[in-house]
Amino acid sequence: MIELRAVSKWFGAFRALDAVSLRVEPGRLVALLGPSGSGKTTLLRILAGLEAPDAGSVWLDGAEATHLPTRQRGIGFVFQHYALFRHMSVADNVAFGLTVRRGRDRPAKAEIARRVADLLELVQLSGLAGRYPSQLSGGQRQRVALARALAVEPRFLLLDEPFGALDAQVRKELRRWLRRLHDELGLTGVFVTHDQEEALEVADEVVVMNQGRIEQAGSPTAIYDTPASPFVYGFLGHVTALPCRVAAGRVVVAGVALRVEAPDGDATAFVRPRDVRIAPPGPGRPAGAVLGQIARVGPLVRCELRLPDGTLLDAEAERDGFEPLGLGRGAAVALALRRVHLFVGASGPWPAEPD
Ligand SMILES: Nc1ncnc2c1ncn2[C@@H]1O[C@H](COP(=O)(O)OP(=O)(O)OP(=O)(O)O)[C@@H](O)[C@H]1O
Repeated sequence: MIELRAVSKWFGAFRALDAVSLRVEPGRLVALLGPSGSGKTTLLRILAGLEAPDAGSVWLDGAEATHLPTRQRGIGFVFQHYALFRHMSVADNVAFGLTVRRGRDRPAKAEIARRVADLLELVQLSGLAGRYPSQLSGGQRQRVALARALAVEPRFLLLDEPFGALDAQVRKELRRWLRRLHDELGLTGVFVTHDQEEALEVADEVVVMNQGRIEQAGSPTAIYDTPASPFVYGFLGHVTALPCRVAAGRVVVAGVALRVEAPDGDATAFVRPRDVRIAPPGPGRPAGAVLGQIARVGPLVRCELRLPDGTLLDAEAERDGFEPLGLGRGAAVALALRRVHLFVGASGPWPAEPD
């Protein structure tokens, strides 16, 4: 188990971490998600023992590890720019952590060779043991880096934007592969990302960070379905924030009347494109917006809707459902909202439903 208790870290007058507490249960894979500068890397470096906290403590499997040197923590890590040794073959890179061991800790040559072969098979690079890093693709290099981190049989795996520098397709493949690998090995892991899709897809638990604090921690579905703050909503992306006003349990969002059990006051409604339904106006379905740009992306249609006050609202629909409506740019449309969350000041999220 990995645990941080009220960890703070200052760089001069700047507080990079503010009393962060976090618990990663054995065998779980946790994603630290947040914008640049939110403290993710600092947190990971403190876990790895590369940085010491100014306050608070680090616990590994129930024992305090705050001041334990990195090599005694049972940790393997892969950093985005943690380059491989260029003058060493793939096999030698993977073997590195074992060959530098001293005395009785160092396995016999044959044992090292066997372990390297096993690891290369695990990361699906068996045929490339004799190559040099310059002869590998970016994705292959990251897998070698991972094999190297695993060579010392760590209990914990820390990954800092492991796939950050790779193109979208390779990233997708590698993150699925990482998930499978993690399950096979039963490690406890933490990885840093600023890619919300990566976090939601790969992790058992997502920890959203903002300005050195944890904004929300929970399962990917909990984070996605009930973002705890406007920040989390905004950070997960693809959302329109609309100012509105709650009065006596009622609120009008994008011209649509909703019921909500929130206190009265000025509020912000968060509406995801998938939760906006559009249809041609008709009886009981007054026109509420005008269609702006329409983009067809594979099976989906993304549209921009202009509300009467000039505000833009994004909507997304299946093309199969949208095309038969015969709606084009400039058409007046009726709106319905499926799911909306409100924040009244800092209070929320308040689910709002059609009245
Ligand atoms: N050694 C340092 N000296 C001074 N400031 C630092 C140092 N390391 C980090 N910081 C600052 O602490 C803050 C948090 O940095 P950190 O690298 O943890 O953020 P991050 O969330 O990992 O960001 P990114 O996604 O850009 O890597 C940043 O504002 C950074 O500039």
